[in-house]
Amino acid sequence: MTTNTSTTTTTATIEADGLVKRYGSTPAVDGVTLSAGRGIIGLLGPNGAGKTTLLRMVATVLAPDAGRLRMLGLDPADPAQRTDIRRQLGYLPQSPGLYPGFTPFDLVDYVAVLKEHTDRDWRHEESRRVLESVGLADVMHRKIRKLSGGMKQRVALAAAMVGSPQLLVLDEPANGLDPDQRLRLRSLKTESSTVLMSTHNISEVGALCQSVYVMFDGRIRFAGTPAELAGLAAGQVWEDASQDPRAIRSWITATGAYRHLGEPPSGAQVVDPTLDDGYLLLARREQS
Ligand SMILES: Nc1ncnc2c1ncn2[C@@H]1O[C@H](COP(=O)(O)OP(=O)(O)OP(=O)(O)O)[C@@H](O)[C@H]1O
Repeated sequence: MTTNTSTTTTTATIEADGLVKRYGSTPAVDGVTLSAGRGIIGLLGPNGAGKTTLLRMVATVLAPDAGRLRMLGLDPADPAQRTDIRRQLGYLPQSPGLYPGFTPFDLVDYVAVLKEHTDRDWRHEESRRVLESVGLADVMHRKIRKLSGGMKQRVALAAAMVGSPQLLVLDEPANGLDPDQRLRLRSLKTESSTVLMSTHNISEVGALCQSVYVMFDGRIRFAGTPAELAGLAAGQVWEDASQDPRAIRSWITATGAYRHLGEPPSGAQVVDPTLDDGYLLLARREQS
């Protein structure tokens, strides 16, 4: 299945063709083909769909078992080109391991050193900039072990962003963030031309992303804009005061009405679909 996001450049930042990664005999990523250009790209999918495995390959942490992968026009299978990719890439892993005895400032500065930024003054200024941008100005010289979970997540995010890499790969960046910080994440300014981020928060995709991929069972099953994902459920969402057994999915909303997905019965009050509706309909189709 060939999928292309609606992106704005002709040169793709990430190109994958028939990408496969197996753990034992089980494929975690099972023939992913995609071409992603500039912008913020969301990656959705249920637990175990293969999102983290795909992101780890794009971040050059994991080598594919089969298929072709290129980032920024470079081949990660070639050691010299892989180093070049890493110089231009920032990665926030799903469970970032942070040195607890470091301060956020020390850690971000250390990551900048690893990325070969040799000018100490520039590095320090840049470390302060990214830490301030994630709201950690006040605690940047406190030991990481003394920070809350959400603060640690933001330290890892700042480390990924240091040096404004061209390609930013974020695995559930809003994980553990409070509502205020989630909102802050939405307005975070990044110089990176391509951001690929996995999330379970569909509204984040609507707020942040220009394009979205949805994975099920190691495969990309949808590629398009958030509006196109919502549009999958056009004409297939209705609301009623009581639960309709003809719906393929239904749930009670905050107003007390039931929202239904499926073929609406005649006379049903059809409503505009949301991103959640589009995703849930897709998930339902994949399950059946
Ligand atoms: N190191 C590993 N060893 C064996 N199996 C693994 C390993 N990592 C992942 N898997 C398996 O690969 C599949 C895909 O996992 P992955 O973590 O990529 O999914 P995910 O979409 O990121 O899930 P989640 O939303 O729960 O983070 C799952 O079946 C998982 O159990």
